[in-house]
Amino acid sequence: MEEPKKKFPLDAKDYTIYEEIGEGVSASVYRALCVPLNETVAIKVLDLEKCNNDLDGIRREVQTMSLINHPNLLRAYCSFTTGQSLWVVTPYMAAGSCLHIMKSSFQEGFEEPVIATVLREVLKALVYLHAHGHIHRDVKAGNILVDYNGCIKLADFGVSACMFDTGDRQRSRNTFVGTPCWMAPEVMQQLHGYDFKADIWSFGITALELAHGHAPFSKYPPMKVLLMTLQNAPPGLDYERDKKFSKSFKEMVAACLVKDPKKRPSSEKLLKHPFFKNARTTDYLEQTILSGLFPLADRFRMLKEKEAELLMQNKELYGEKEHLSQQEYIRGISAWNFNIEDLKNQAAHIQDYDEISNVEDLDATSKQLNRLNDVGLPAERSFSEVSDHSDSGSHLEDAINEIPDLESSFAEFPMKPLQALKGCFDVCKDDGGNDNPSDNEQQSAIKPSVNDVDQEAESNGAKHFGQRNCFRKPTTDEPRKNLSGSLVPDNSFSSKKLAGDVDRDPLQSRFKTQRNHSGPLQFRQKHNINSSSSVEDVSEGAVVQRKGRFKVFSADLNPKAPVFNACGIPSPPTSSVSAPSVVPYLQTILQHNTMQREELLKLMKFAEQISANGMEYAGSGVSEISQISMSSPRERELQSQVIQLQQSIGSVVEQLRIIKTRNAQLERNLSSLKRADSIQE
Ligand SMILES: Nc1ncnc2c1ncn2[C@@H]1O[C@H](COP(=O)(O)OP(=O)(O)OP(=O)(O)O)[C@@H](O)[C@H]1O
Repeated sequence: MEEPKKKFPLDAKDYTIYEEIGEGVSASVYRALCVPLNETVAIKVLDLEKCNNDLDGIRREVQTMSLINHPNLLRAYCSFTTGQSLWVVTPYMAAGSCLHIMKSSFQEGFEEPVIATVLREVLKALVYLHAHGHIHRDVKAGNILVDYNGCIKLADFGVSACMFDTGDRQRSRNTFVGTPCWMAPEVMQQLHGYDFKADIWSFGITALELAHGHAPFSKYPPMKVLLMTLQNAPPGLDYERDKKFSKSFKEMVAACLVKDPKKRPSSEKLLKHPFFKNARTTDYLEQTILSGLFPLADRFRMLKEKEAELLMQNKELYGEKEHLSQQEYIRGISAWNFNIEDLKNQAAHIQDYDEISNVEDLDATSKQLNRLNDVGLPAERSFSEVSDHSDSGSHLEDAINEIPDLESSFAEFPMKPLQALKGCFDVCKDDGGNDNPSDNEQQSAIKPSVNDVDQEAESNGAKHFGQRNCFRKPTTDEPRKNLSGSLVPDNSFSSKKLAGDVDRDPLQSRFKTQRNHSGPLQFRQKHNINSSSSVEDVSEGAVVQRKGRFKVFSADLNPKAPVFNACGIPSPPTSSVSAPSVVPYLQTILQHNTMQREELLKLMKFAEQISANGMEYAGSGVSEISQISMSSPRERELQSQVIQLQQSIGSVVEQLRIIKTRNAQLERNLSSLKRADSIQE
């Protein structure tokens, strides 16, 4: 059904601005009243000074937005400039975005019929857009808006695409979650361009977001997300973890999340997928996910407070320097434009969760991870703090230098996406860390002034927190000021204020997990290990011997293959050597070599963690440890463990050296045998 065509005034004076209901990278969104039409609207306020685009370019985009005519797309009623801001007037979607609904009440995601219902509406919008030659480019739960009656509209078309290519976005305040999680691999790579199939990928990611309460990889910094999207198998619904979801849902997601865009279905085809037979009418959403929600502005304010609280906690725990990177992390960097320097900085913090390669390691660190996660620190950052010690002994450093660095594969890999991103996204030179003082100025610059009505609303705010069901159809003869508080000054989100604000306590307990960290790191890693094992199983043949994580396959059962000695190191061949017989021998040695390296890394990591305690007493030298008088038996025990570990590391390094020498010798033998063979032939 078409929305009624009314003539909305183009003068700011004709609008009464109420409270803030949303915040994006480049804009703040307010509930407002269009006075002459007596209609509640949403106004998105973009600060043009923050955008390098010319005004005409932005205007053109907004015009496109106003030409959109589909019930599932948020169209612009009108737009105009006032001062340095552009105001885009749109229908007010009383329940806010699906992301906000999940953050407040469905942290673990929605039930399948809800997901099917929401996604079918979104897909209808995409069919319309694609048929008209548009790519949305920013499909995600944060852009799926829900009205008081369950009506769904996809937002952020046009303006987002335009605005996202402009500068200074990273300096603006950001939404709670915003990483390249939704971005299709071909968009990241920018090798052959991309088309509307990029929206299908984002749609698949959004389906997972609605199912779990967060997008896959959402806890990782943007650079890591890029790497994981490009390197890993596509994410999907897991057979074990997602038992509650139907086969058709899993298949639908899998169809969208195919790396090759050509193999993804079109939006039109996808709409015919059996999964969407589960979809209900939108009033089903009103009964299921909307009943009992707090007013949008209250939810928005509470989420902001929670975000500020989280940042504050981390600041207290980790100090100013760490706090800044945490702040960047928690705020995230939005999907379609991110700053290369930001990414590099974040990449510098990523180091070791890929190295945690077996269950024992995970167990050893899980306590520390859990402890840190309790205060909301992202898991991978927590781990790097746990393991980031630089005081290995010199012989160990030598050994490390010889071992192919696991990080190097990571360090090399980003070059391609980074270069690609430089071409595609905004690259800002200024990456000054702190935005706090200027943010306030910027914020006040773009915010419309708060009128008297809002101040009154603020004073009423607390008592209206108790109103649970806010989704009656908005009446047009009164502003909805009494449903929610007013604009909250930026500096009001302090932990101090929270502590003193007794009225909010019961509400805040509902938001305990608003930064959703479900889908724990430990699980994923264990899972990955399993899945990588299964890949090996199919590709390499039957396993006949296990060495920890390592496996010897049936191909190794060659009479001429090496025999393992007591230490698990292959003994040299005793009979005459021929080129073909040496090959499996070499393979086995190489395998062992790898295994030893992994063991060595594990041991070193473990030793570093333990010695971190000891270093408080012993400074940097392990040899000094024994000279320090330890106050408790536990400390003494730990110190002796450290020493033992250092000794075993020393012997492992020695073994490694021997194997390497032997390896080199064998390689030389092999090449001379090959030469001899070819001469004979
Ligand atoms: N018409 C509306 N009615 C209700 N809420 C809205 C409306 N428009 C936007 N919002 C809220 O404001 C938030 C930010 O708006 P929007 O996505 O348009 O800004 P943005 O700068 O483009 O953000 P981002 O870059 O994060 O996508 C939305 O996620 C939503 O919660």
